[in-house]
Amino acid sequence: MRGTAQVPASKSESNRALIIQALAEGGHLANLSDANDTQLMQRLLQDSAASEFDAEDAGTVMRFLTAYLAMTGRQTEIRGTARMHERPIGVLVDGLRQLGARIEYTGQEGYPPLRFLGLTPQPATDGEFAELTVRGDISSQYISALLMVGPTLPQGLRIWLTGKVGSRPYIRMTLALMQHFGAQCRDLGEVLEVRPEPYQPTDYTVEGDWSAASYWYAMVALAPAGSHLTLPTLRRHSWQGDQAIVGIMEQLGVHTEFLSNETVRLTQVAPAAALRQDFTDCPDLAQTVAVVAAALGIPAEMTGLESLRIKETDRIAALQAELAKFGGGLTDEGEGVFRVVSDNFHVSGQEVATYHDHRMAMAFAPLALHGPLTIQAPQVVRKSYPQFWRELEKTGFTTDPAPAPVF
Ligand SMILES: O=C(O)C1=C[C@@H](OP(=O)(O)O)[C@@H](O)[C@H](O)C1
Ligand SMILES: C=C(OP(=O)(O)O)C(=O)O
Repeated sequence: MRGTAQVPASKSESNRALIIQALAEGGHLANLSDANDTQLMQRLLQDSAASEFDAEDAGTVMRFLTAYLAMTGRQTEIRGTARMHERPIGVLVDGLRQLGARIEYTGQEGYPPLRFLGLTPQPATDGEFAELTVRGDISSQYISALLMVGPTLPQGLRIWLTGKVGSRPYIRMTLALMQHFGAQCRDLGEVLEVRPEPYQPTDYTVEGDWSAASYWYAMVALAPAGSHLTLPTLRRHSWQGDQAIVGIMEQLGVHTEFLSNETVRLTQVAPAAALRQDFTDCPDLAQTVAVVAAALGIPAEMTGLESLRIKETDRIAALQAELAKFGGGLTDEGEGVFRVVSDNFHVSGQEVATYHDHRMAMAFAPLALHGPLTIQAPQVVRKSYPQFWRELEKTGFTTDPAPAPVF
C-alpha cells in the first residue's frame, strides 16, 4: 500500500464554525467538510423560515441547532431519524429551559423530536453570569451547544460541569473556535465562562479530520511490510482530540512523521506487545482501534467507552457482533473495562453489518488487507466521509460495485 489519501475536512469544526458564523452574521468559511452532517447543517441554517427541521442522524446538528433555534427565539420543530429519537437530549433541553427557552417534547420525554415555542427573557440574576450546572457524562455536545449561544445571552454564561466529563477535547475545540470568532470565554476546568461579548465576523479555514484519518492509520497497520501513506491537510497543531490516534497507532505499528505543519506520512514500525487505552477523550477512535488490535492479535484493554452505547448505534454491541464473525471479540470485564480478544482471527469473505453507523463501515474496511470481505450498506460513510470508497480505490483496493458518485 502506497500513495496519498485525501481525508475530508473536520465535521466537528465545520459544524461549530457554521453555527458561530450564523450567530456572528458573517465571516468566510473555507474548506468546509463535504460530510452529510455538515452539508445538512449548512442547508438547515439557510432555511431559516422552516416550520420543521430534520437533523437526520447527525448528533451535532440535532444538539447545536436545538440551542441555536431555542436561543434565537424561533417557533419551529426539530426531528431526526428513528435512532436520533433514541439519543438523549434532556440535559440540553433542561439547560436551555433555565435560560428562558420554551421547549416541548413531542415524542418521548428527554428525547427528540422537540417543539420550540419561543424565548422568555430571563430577569437578570444577581451574579455576573447566568449560571447552569450541566452533567458531562452523557454527551459533550450539550455543553458545546450551550457554550456557543453563550455570547448572545445578556449576562453571558457560566457552566459548572458535574460528573465524569467525556469528550473534553470537543469542549476545548468549541471554546477555541469561539475565541477565534472574537468570543471571550475561559476554560477553568470544572467551570466554563462566556462573557456577553458578541462574535465578530471572521474567516476560518477548517482543518482535515483526524477521526477520518484513523482509518488510514488502520490500513497502514494491517498492510504488507514496506507500505506507507501520505495524508495531506492534517494539522500538526490541531484542535481535534482524535489526533490521539498518533500515539495510539505508534503502539499498533504505525509511525507518524509530519512532513510539514499540514501533511503527515505514515510508515510501519514494530507494534507493542499489548495496548491499554482510555477513550474518554476520543470515543470515535474506539472502533478503529478495536478492529486493528483484534486483527493483529494484540491484547488490548479499552476503557472510557460509556458513550459508545448512545452513538449512531450501540457501538459496543455492534463491535461484539461483528468482531465475532472473524474470530475476535470485545469482552466486558466490568467496571468499565473492555478487552479485545482474538482467536485465530481470519478474514475470508465475511459480511459486516453496519447498523446505520459510518464508523462501523470504515473501521472494518481495512480488514480487506487480510482477505476479501463485504460491507453492508456502504453508503453509510456519507455521514462523515463521502469519498471514503473512492479514496480506497485510489490506494489500490478494488471494490465491487465500484464507488458510485453518490458515495
Ligand atoms: O462535538 C462533537 O463534534 C462531537 C463530540 C463527540 O460526541 P460526545 O460528546 O457525545 O461523546 C463525538 O463522538 C462526535 O462524533 C462529535
Ligand atoms: C458520534 C458521532 O457523531 P454524532 O454524535 O455527531 O452523530 C460520530 O461521528 O462518530
